[in-house]
Amino acid sequence: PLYPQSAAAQAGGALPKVVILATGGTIAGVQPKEGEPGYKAGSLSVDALIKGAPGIEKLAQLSGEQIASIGSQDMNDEVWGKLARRANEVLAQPDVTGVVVTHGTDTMEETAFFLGLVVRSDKPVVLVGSMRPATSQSADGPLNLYNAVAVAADKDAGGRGVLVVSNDDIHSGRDVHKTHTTAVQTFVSFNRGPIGRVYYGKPRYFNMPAHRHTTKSEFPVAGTTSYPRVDIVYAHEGVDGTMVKAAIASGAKGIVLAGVGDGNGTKDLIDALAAARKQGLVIVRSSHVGFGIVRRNLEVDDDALGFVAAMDLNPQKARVLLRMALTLSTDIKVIQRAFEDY
Ligand SMILES: NC(=O)C[C@H](N)C(=O)O
Repeated sequence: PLYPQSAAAQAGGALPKVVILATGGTIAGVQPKEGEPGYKAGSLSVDALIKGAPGIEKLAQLSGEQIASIGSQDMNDEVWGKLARRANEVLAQPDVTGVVVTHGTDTMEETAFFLGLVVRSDKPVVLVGSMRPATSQSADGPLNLYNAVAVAADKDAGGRGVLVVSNDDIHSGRDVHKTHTTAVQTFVSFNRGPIGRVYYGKPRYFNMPAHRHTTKSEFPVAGTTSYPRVDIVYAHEGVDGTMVKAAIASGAKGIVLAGVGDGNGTKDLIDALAAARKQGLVIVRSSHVGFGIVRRNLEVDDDALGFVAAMDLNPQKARVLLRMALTLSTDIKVIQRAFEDY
C-alpha cells in the first residue's frame, strides 16, 4: 500500500512473527573502558540486543537465536552455511513473516549478497549492524535493530531480495557497499541508490532490485555443497604477477582482479592472469574504484584472453558470485552470463 500499515494491522490484529538470527558484530560490541573508543565485537547475546531496543516488542513477536558471536571480519563458510540453512528452515514456517540477521558491518555486503543467492523465499530477510558498540554514547544499534524488525515484519518488504537496513536506509544486499571506516552513514548503494527508507519503524519503498535473487537463483543452497576457493589480487602502480602465482599455488579455482580503472593492471599482471587462465583458472576482472561498470573488451581483450568482466560488482562481491558460479560450470560463457544476471 501507498501508506504502510502498522505491523499489527497487516497481520490482522496479531503481531507478525520475526526471527532474529544473531552472528555478533559491533551491534553486540562492548567497550571494556567506559567512554573509550576501543571495544570487542560480538560480546552481547541476542536477548540483550532485543532488550536494548525499547518498543521493539510492539512491532513483532520476536524470537532470537545465536548462530555465532564473531566480529564479521572473521565471517567464514561454516557460519555462512549455518546461517543460510537456518534462514531457509525458519522462512519455510508458514507463521513466520520475516528474518532479521544481526551482523558486523565489515563483511555485511558479502553475507547479504551471498544470502540473496542461496535463500529460497520471497519473505523479507534483513541484515542489520551498527558502527558504534552497544555501550557507546549515542549507540546506533538499537534504532537500526528496531527499523530492521519493522522491515522484516512488513510483507511489502518481501520479493525485494535480501536487504540491509542501516541509518534509516533500506539497501539491496546486492548493491550495498561499506564506504566509511567509522561513520554511522557508511552504507551506500553505488550505481542504483537504496531500495527505500525506514523512519522510526515506518518503511517506504521506491525501488526493486534489478537482478536475479532468492527464489529466482539457480545456485545450490549452502550446506549441500562446498564453494570453491577464489582469491582476490589487488592492482596498483608497478604490480607484478607474484600474487597471481600465489593464488595458483593456493589451489584457487578462480581469481578476481581488484583492478585499477575499468578492471586493468600492468602488462606483467595481465600476462600472469592470462597464464593462470591457461592453467584452467577462471579470471574475473573487477575494479577497486567503487563506482561504474567493468565491461568486456574495453582496454583488455577479454575475448582473446578468456576473461570474464565483473560488470558492477566490486571485487569482494565478484568473489562471492564467482564461487557460486563455479558450482555450475567452468565455461566462461556461463560465468559471464551469471555476472550479467545476478
Ligand atoms: N561496525 C562493525 O560491525 C565492525 C566490526 N569489525 C564487524 O564487522 O563485526
